[in-house]
Amino acid sequence: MTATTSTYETIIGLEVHVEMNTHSKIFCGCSTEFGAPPNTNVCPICLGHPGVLPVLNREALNKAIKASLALNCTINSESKFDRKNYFYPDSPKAYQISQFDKPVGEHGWIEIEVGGETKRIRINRVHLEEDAGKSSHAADGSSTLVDFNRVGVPLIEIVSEADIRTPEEAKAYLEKLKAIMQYCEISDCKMEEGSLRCDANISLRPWGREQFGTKRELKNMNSFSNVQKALEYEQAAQEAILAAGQEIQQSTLRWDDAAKKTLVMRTKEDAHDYRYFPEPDLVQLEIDADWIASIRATIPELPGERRARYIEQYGLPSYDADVLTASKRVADFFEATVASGAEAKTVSNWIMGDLLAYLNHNNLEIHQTQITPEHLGAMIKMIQDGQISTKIAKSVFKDMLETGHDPAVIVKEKGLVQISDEGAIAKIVEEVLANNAKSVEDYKAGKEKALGALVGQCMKATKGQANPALVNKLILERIQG
Ligand SMILES: Nc1ncnc2c1ncn2[C@@H]1O[C@H](COP(=O)(O)OP(=O)(O)OP(=O)(O)O)[C@@H](O)[C@H]1O
Ligand SMILES: [Mg+2]
Ligand SMILES: [Mg+2]
Repeated sequence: MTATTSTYETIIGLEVHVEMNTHSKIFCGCSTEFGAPPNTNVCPICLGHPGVLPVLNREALNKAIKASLALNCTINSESKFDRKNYFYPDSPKAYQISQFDKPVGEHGWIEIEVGGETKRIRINRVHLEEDAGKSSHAADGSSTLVDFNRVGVPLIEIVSEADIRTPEEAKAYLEKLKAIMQYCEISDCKMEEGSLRCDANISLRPWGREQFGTKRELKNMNSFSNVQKALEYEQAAQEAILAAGQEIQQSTLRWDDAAKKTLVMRTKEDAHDYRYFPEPDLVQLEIDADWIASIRATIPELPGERRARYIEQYGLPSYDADVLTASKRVADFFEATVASGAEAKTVSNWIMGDLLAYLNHNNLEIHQTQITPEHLGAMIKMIQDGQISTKIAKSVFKDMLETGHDPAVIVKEKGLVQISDEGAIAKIVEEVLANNAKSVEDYKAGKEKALGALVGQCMKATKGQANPALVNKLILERIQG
């Protein structure tokens, strides 16, 4: 748990930058491909040469509208671009084309689930802007290299209201945001590739006070868990400053992942220092109701709706529904498996248990494995029909993930078929009982646990292939009979 401090209430607002998955950049035709050799996806427009003119990529605008709608925002019928002026080597024009007072979307919200409760977090705005380049600093500090491939990749910035109250809620908010973006095919939201970045603003205030305290902004977190950790660290740090009778300075801090702490980068200049002014090279956008309706029609069932449907339609616990719908691919896989005839909760257990554990451990996504919904459905049926034990199924499952083979083929090739022949099992039971007289006595004397030991011995003797229910039955018949 990440309970807030006792003396102060924690206030958090997140700024999230999402790189959209358009093929070309926002104001020129250069490719947005990730991982190309440095400075190859560039042209005079994104490099800001004199005399060139930007032209808006309609697909980027459409995706920004789609994202805004999915976040329950109102779409501004008039929207415009502004120049945000700052000098930094990663910005060849020395300004960023962004949106200041007329963003694409405003006044939205999303719902998060934390500790079994649903909470609404308001979204202040969603605006379109271009990404900056990427600087790489030499470890010894002697030089910095700049790659402009990322300059002009379309971004949306999603700014939350300061409605988040704990680091745990911040993580839940990010997970929900990522799921919504993935469902809408706006972005893959890979934090490690920088396609989702989060700046976390945090302040403390005495319980009961309405006015917010001075905030500090945290940057450089490379995973959702690290956002949570950085906020937990910062929460404690601010409390210590306040407890010592000192004031919080408005500032920007960097999360140092190796040291697991935040370090002050700079005391923050005011937003007005950017001297925003309207971008003279781009026309004002007019987005009418028909346009908005045509984009709204492309929004699929969103994670929150799907979650509710899973509880209703499949009778799943809300926890299962939450976990399954966090990724659209996983949710689609779940539904396809159920559609193949398997029972929903059993499918959910396999996905939440063995499947997600495997994906997390190998840092893979489901489509990067070989398993198909039909094969999982067939494997579950084999367990129900007594052809394989649950224990054997675990190894079959792993095999299916890695080879994509039919479970029946795996079972046959590896000789894993469950032994359900009474005669064969009876023989093994006789042997085990003869060799474990002590356990038999124990059981007769009332030690129920001894039965488990005897069943275990029989399973061991058959390398897990004996039908456990049958083993149980035969042992009891012999001991009691
Ligand atoms: N006192 C506060 N404590 C915690 N969060 C706050 C506080 N005041 C504002 N916030 C949050 O800080 C964020 C401010 O983001 P916004 O993009 O509006 O401004 P900015 O950080 O000044 O601009 P920039 O995009 O240039 O970094 C919002 O998410 C807002 O909810
Ligand atoms: Mg911002
Ligand atoms: Mg900011």
